[in-house]
Amino acid sequence: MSEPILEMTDVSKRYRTAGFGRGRGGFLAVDGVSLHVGRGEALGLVGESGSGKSTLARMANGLVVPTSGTVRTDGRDVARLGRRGLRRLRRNVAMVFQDPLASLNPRQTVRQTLENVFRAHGETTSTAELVALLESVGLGAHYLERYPHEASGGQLQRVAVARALALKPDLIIADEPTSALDVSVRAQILNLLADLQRDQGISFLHVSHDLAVIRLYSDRVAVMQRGRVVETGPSEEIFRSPQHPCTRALVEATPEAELPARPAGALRGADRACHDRDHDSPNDHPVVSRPEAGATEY
Ligand SMILES: Nc1ncnc2c1ncn2[C@@H]1O[C@H](COP(=O)(O)OP(=O)(O)OP(=O)(O)O)[C@@H](O)[C@H]1O
Repeated sequence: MSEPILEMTDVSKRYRTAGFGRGRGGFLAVDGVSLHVGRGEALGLVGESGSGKSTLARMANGLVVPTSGTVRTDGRDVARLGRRGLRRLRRNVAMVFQDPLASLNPRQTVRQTLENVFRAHGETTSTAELVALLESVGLGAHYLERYPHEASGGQLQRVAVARALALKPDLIIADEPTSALDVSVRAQILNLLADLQRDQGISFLHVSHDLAVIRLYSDRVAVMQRGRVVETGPSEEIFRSPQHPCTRALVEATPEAELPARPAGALRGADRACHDRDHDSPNDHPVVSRPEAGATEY
């Protein structure tokens, strides 16, 4: 198996901010997490609100600096990157955020938004290239001259995906990319991301609190609870036989239509298993890790 596009080893993040439930040492938002994303793979990161998903995702592309541990993208240690290395990291690892309206400059047309991405990396682009970029996310050429307020949420998220694709990244980190959108357009955006993975071989780290979404659009799943990854494995297997109480609680919370049959009452009492508590308290259930069939464990 080739080197993973993203490899995180024993990564922790302690925020120094004081506040409710936060000791003098700050708050341990991510606690010794190791995971990897293989080339062309979609890894789903799922967990309750506050479990540390976004912090982990932001450490993956250098937006948040880990307190300890190692993050490697494309085989390179992010902590050791100089300015040029960081620029290359930004090219190779793109992000799509939750709220497209908040992530796009309201004073810039779509053309300006996309041109700025190329300019920031010392490149020029043509209208034909921009049109091709928009077409790759299912938008017509006329969107180039539109401002964010002239487009719907779904169209804006397509623009945000086009912006992420502009520099041909190897990995896209999508942090709750559909949770700010109408239910009717969520599947369209998720299908777009799945098409990009299939057709362009782009790897994905897909962050969501919704296991139904993760199940449909990820090859593998990592479940987070209180800053730790408590279970990993292939999506279908995680769904079919969740082992950790937190995973069971998430499966239980997923709409019935999405669930395979399972023994009645088997999951009773698991509903609170995932709820956020003080991250510094020890987890009382062993981590569940299933090796992928025929794959090397990193
Ligand atoms: N910049 C920060 N300073 C201090 N604490 C932070 C900061 N960012 C996040 N946190 C805290 O770290 C914990 C994990 O936050 P994070 O956003 O990573 O979780 P999450 O699983 O993505 O949650 P959500 O789904 O609600 O976004 C939370 O308790 C949050 O309040």
